[in-house]
Amino acid sequence: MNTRIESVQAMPIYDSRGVPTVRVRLTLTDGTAATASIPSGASTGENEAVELRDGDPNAHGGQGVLKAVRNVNDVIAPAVIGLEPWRQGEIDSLMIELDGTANKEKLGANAILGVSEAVAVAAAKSAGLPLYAYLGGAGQARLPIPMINILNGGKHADSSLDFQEFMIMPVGAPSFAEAMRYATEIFQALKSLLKAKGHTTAVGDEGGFAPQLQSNDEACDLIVEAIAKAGYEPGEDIAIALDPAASSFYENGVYRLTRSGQGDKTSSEMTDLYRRWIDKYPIVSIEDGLAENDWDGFREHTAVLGEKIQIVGDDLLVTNTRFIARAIEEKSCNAALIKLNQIGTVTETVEAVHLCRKAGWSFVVSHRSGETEDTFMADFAVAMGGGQIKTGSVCRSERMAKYNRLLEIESELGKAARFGR
Ligand SMILES: C=C(OP(=O)(O)O)C(=O)O
Ligand SMILES: [Mg+2]
Repeated sequence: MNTRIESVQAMPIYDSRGVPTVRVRLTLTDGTAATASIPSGASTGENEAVELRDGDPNAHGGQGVLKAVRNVNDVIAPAVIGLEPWRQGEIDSLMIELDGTANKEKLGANAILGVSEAVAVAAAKSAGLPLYAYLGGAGQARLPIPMINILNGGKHADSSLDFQEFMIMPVGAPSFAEAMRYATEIFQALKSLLKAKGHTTAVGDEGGFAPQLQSNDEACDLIVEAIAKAGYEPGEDIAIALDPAASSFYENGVYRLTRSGQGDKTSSEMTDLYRRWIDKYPIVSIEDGLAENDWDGFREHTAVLGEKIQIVGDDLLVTNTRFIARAIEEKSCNAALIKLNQIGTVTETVEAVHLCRKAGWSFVVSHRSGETEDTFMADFAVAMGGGQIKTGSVCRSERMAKYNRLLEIESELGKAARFGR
């Protein structure tokens, strides 16, 4: 128990879009070494903790992270060196105090989370525990059903799709390994369908295909066709989950479905479109179906759809207990997307998960569109035990790193492995 943090050092690395991001390396006095690499979003919520960049933080791409790296090396490291690594809550509180702002804009959520995760990884290693066991304690471990992204649009691809993510969920699979088999077979079936129909099989930022289709509806039609082509039953074996990321096409109070040519819609008309889709397609979850500031719209949206499907808040909630509490009170959603870098410490992310549980909400642990090979979030998802993860497609290694880590955890747990919601 006398092990202490010995060194903390950050460096710039590159994410899956070739944009600089932060990696932190931390060592303990017992010789343990750990690293954490921080991802980066493109369709970011305006209330997210600040990802500190050297240039304009709103200009995505090409902006350095040297300020965040310096903040780790010059400000955070001297404050945490000498502390015991298992004191996660105290270390996270200390960094929040050092920053002193409501949204971590001084030191940067990328700097703070890098240290927060590296501390947890080191503490787990030093204790001789797998990360998921260290983070989750006794009895919670549960392998998640993956939401696997197979068609990309919005800010993640210049396809014809207004909606950012069309995902499949192997809800009928008996294990995580089987879920991956179902999903990869459907991904290959979709690829051959797209080819046969003369579409490109190029992929977007999260590895889903990015074709030029006639409409957003055609995307759902193609997915249902691919599920059947691979030999699965739509709705039974495989369901559909959507992340329209509607903040990205909301302008002056109107939802503009310009790419697909489906015109302008009010929030009620968007909810009505989803209602018709739910009747037509096996959709079980919609994330950010409306925009982040459309709180009134979300109340109606959840009143109309929330009995039938999971309504997930991402940009609306930004993994922040303040917004989650408001949404619980106003019945704006019935689930939260959980992204560690939206809030910026491991402790605050766990608090967001606890609040969801207390309200009887479900939650989905999520990657970002700009990712690294880091697999922290896979262990985190198992530890939190919510039974759902969203980490992209099955053809890009920064996404596969998470899926492959989950396969490893399932095999390590053997008969003790629990799977799904
Ligand atoms: C993963 C997402 O995208 P990004 O990381 O670009 O916010 C999302 O919107 O859920
Ligand atoms: Mg989202």
